[in-house]
Amino acid sequence: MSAADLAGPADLQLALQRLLLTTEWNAALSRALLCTLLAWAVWRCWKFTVYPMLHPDEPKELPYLVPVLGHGPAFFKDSNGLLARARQYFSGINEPFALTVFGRTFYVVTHAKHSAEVYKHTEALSFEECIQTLMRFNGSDEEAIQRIYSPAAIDKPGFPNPKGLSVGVLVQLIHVKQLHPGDNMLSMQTQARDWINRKLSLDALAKECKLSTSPRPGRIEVPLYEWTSDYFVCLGQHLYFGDVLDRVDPQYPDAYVVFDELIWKMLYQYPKFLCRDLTAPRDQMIASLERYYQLPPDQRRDQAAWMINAIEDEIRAIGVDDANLAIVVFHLYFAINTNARKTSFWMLTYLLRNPEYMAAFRAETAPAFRGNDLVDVTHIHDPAKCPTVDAIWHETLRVTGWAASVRVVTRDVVVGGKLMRQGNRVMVPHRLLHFDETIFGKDPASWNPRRWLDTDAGRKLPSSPAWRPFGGGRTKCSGRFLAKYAVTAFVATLLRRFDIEAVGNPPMPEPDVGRPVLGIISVKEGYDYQVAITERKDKGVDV
Ligand code: HEM
Repeated sequence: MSAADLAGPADLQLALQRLLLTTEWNAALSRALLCTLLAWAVWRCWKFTVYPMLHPDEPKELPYLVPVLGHGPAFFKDSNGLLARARQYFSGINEPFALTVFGRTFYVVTHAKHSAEVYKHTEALSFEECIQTLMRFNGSDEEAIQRIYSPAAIDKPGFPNPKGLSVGVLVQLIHVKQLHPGDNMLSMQTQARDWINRKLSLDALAKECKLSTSPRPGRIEVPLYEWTSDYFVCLGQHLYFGDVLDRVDPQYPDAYVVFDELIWKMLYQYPKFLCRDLTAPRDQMIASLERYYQLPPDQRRDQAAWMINAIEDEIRAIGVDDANLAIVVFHLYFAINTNARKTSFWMLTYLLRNPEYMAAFRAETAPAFRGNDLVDVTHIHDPAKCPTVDAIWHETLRVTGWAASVRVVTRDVVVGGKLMRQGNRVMVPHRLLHFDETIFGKDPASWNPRRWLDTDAGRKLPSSPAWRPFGGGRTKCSGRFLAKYAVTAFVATLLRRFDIEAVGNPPMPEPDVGRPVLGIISVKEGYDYQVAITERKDKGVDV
């Protein structure tokens, strides 16, 4: 008998055993798969068929396949794309719907009428809860948050508080007193005007702007997005802190721009170890603000805006320390700075591609100047005197406003006829409202200021509930007047003094649609472009 003959039955036995084992495995695997499939089918049937039938009063949910993920991946990739698809899916029903993102439920409100209801329910739909979430993310301690958001005494000294509101809510009212039309706002406008007059010259650009190059005398080139970012952050910082914060930390505006481009990680609440690139500049800025508040008052307060001092007084009076005060004020820093820098970029980008509007902008704003200096702070702001500028402002915000108002549901509430459950979030995506053809007319994706000018309906659009670049209700952006003034005054002065053109033939910059923002969309990396700025040759219309 050969060795092969001897091995034969043993091999056969082994092979049989393996086959058996494999068959058992396969059977077990098939059973597991079948059970999973069955469980999945039951879950899906319950979630998207039975539950909605039992609870017709709740918003219908956009179906998804994987329970833990929900629409998470699609939301992260392009939230506005997902929302547009969802609206299309529910197009027949004209009511709020629900989306699940990594286990968290958002109720999405896409109709202007229902969005007005969201802004009215200030108690049940809380903005303050959202701010507190940001404060925690940025390092505020619980005790400080409790102090800031507990009702304060009616008869306390300082900012009047007849309704016994919390200091957190008083901060919103202090903003309004500083930033709504009135003496405080006028003094800020004048300060902004003087700063722009001083800082917008070829000399100042060559000396102070590290981004500028000068290929020949009388011509400066800058990357537009980086430049408007740097310029507006420095302006915002100057309006709030004078030159003092700059002396404490000369790198503050640079750190801010790095932080601001990554702000989506904060909005998505990234775990710390995944967002060191965001937390490093943030920690630097908060530490610098703390050092600012440790300076003796006589070395900083007379240069600061009224509001910055008033907020400091309120926060200190309730026993909050410098570190937590710095975090509160850090949030005010990004409120003033995150959007104006981007709006000026997009506005100039559209004007460069639409020379007829650039000419109209120059002509309408000319009476605000004496020589090359901006003197009149009211003219540019006035829609009756500058209707095209006004329409350009509205249209630029309409197409680039990419934010959503988000509120936490603090108790069950009905919006748009649907019950919204405590603990979930409500979202009003501004972009979907702004791209509603039935309100803003044909071809909503194109930049066309005439839609605000040509018809009666168009001229009424600024008061439409579908027009929401600044959110709405009690927390509607208090900086909207200053934002319009600063952006249009900057563009007007630039156009008054200089010719500006794109270098080469850059493509239309693409918006960075995948990343959420607090207002205006960012530019996709790699789409910034150079512009050349030269002394103006043709002063025909305005001398
Ligand atoms: C084009 C520029 C701007 C846009 C598009 C914009 C947009 C917004 C949006 C969408 C909100 C949230 C409102 C809500 O959800 O109800 C907001 C809030 C706010 N914005 Fe603006 N903003 C701009 C400029 C500014 C400026 C220049 C300042 C300050 C000078 C500012 C200060 C604030 C403040 C303080 C809040 C919070 C309101 C509160 O707590 O009551 N914003 N802004």
